[in-house]
Parts: sequence; C-alpha cells; structure tokens
Amino acid sequence: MKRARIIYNPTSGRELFKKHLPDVLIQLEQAGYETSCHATTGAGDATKAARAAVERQFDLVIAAGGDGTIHEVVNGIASQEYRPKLGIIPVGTTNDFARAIAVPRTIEGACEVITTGEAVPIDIGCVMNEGKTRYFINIAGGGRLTELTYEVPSKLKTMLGQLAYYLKGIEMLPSIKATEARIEYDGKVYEGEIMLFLVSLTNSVGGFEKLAPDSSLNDGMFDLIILKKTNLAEFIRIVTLASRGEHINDPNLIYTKANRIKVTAPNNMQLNLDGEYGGLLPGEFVNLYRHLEVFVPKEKAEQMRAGF
Ligand SMILES: CCCCCCCCCCCCCCCC(=O)OC[C@H](COP(=O)(O)O)OC(=O)CCCCCCCCCCCCCCC
Ligand SMILES: Nc1ncnc2c1ncn2[C@@H]1O[C@H](COP(=O)(O)OP(=O)(O)O)[C@@H](O)[C@H]1O
Ligand SMILES: [Mg+2]
Repeated sequence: MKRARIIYNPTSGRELFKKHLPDVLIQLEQAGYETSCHATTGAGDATKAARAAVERQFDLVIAAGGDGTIHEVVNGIASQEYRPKLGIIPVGTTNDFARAIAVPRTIEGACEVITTGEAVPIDIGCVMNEGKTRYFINIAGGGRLTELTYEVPSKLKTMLGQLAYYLKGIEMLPSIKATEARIEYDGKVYEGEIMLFLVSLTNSVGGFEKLAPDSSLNDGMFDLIILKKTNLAEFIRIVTLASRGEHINDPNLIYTKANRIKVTAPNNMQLNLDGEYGGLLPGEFVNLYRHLEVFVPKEKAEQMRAGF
C-alpha cells in the first residue's frame, strides 16, 4: 500500500472540504493508498506538516485548499532531497494552479486525477529575499494591486468567493500609484516606474486564465509581465483587456520569458507569492527546472509531453 498524507486548510474558500473527507478517504483507499490527514491550524502550519510528511517518507502529499495552502505545502517539500509526489484538491477561492494544470474544481474530480492521472515533473520558482529562500508554484508579483490578495480577510472570501478580491481591487484602484523599480532579466534591464510586475510559472493569475498565455509548466522559464506607469483609466482598460487575454500587445506592457530575474525597488516593494505575503524586495528569482512531480489528468500529461 502506498501512503498518502492529506494536508487541508479548513478555512480555505467556502470551507466545504471537511464534510467530503470520508468519501475522499474511500476513493484513495480503493486506489491503493493508505491515507492520513492533517488539518492546518494557522499560517505556516501546512509547511510544517509537509516537512513532516517528507521526513516520514510519504509517497504522496495532497494539498487540499487554495493557492496559499499549495504554496505552503510546496515550501515544506521543495528544499528537500526526497520529494513526495504532489496531488491537488482545489477547495480554495481562486485556485489558479488547479486551473493551470487542468485539475477540475470538484472534490471528486480532483481525486480522480490523483487516482487515475499521471505525475508529471513541473518547474517551480525559488526567490531569495530578506536573506531567506522561499518557493512558489504559480505566481510572484509586486506593485500595489498585488497586495490586495493578502489584504482580503478569509471570512469575506468564504462569503463572496472571488468577488471579494474584485471588490478589494476596485476599492484600491483610485489609490494605486506607480513605483520605481529596476528589473534585470537574462541580461536585459528595465528601469522605471511600474504599476506591477508578475513572474509567472503558469498562464493563470488571479483567475485571469490568459494572463500569461505563452507560459509552459515545464520549459524552465518564467513568464515576466511588467506593466509600466499608466493613469487610472488606462489601468482599468488594461485590466479589462487582461480578463479577456487581449492585453499582451499593449504598449504599456513588457511580456517576455526569463529563467533568472532580479528585482530591486528603492522603497521596499512587498512581494506576493501565490497570493500570500512573501516579504519585501529586493529579490532574485530562479526557475527550478522540473523540480516537483504533480498529478495532472492524462490528457494534460500528453499535451505537456507534446510540448504545448
Ligand atoms: C475586469 C474588471 C475590470 C474593472 C477594474 C477592476 C480592477 C480590479 C483588479 C482586479 C484584481 C483581481 C485580482 C484577483 C486576485 C486573485 O484572485 O488572487 C488570488 C490568488 C490566490 O488564489 P487563492 O484565492 O486560491 O488563494 O493570488 C494571486 O493570484 C496572486 C497574484 C495576484 C495579482 C492580482 C493583480 C493582477 C491581476 C489582474 C491585473 C492584471 C493587470 C494587467 C497585467 C497584464
Ligand atoms: N486553521 C487556519 N486558520 C486560519 N488561517 C489558516 C488556517 N490554516 C491555514 N490558514 C491560512 O489561510 C490562508 C489562505 O489559504 P488558501 O488555501 O490560499 O485559501 P483561499 O483560496 O481561500 O485564499 C493561508 O494564508 C494560510 O496560512
Ligand atoms: Mg489564498
């Protein structure tokens, strides 16, 4: 019997996972997994639980929650020699990473992917800032707007779901100002005022599933988006274009690929990692090529092998 460890965040999303737990355990048992669970107790707890699962040599770690829970689980595994396979049960608010790897956002469907899908190697990101090394699996970003995701209280997300983010985003809009930044990427440099920058591993950021349309899960490259200083009207126009994936050719945008990116900002810009607070810049981002194995649907695994 293979051994699986479910690490679930009872406060993620609409807080519905707990009552489905018995069915999930049966589904995994039937697929040959002896499964145990850990409910997270607060910030950082999922990282500790994932580290314990590595030490106890579990074959599979399942992150049941939103992108923040997956983020914390990845930070418990990524630095270790032995890295269990990763399964996702997306019961969070936005679930960007699940969208990017085509894991359905139903609990039963997500379990199906774990029991009948395929574990494929994917790139993850590593960032060195504040003298620490942190990992991220979907997105890293900076600029006032990106701070909204960790300013939205959990209760509001439970009640309103993703709308909570949009309300916060719209509330913040009038006060959003450009910030001076210097971004070096694979030998090139951008220096100037920006609204935000995003270092993405997948196409789906903040529920915008075409924000980084050319990204690949296993090419060893980040997609880098820099949005230069704009006025409010232009900013809203670009966000609206971004929601349809039509922002890429906008003259205010730099959209390129790089596997090493250095960001410095004179007035300590905050860093968003997978929707969570990731400390202050300056920071250096490095792409870790095919560093983790994650379960994806069979057809997604075929697509990735075919290289698109
Ligand atoms: C389309 C409406 C237009 C009207 C104007 C609206 C302005 C408000 C802006 C909307 C912001 C919503 C962000 C949702 C964040 C979220 O779900 O975030 C949730 C995820 C975490 O997911 P979980 O909820 O699963 O934990 O966090 C992240 O994705 C972190 C990065 C957030 C970056 C947000 C800001 C950039 C995204 C959109 C702007 C694009 C600008 C153009 C760039 C090319
Ligand atoms: N028991 C808990 N009580 C409160 N917060 C928690 C608990 N367990 C985890 N968290 C925190 O919940 C936050 C959101 O997790 P996430 O999975 O991203 O949910 P959502 O998709 O709703 O944002 C993370 O910052 C995590 O540290
Ligand atoms: Mg979150």
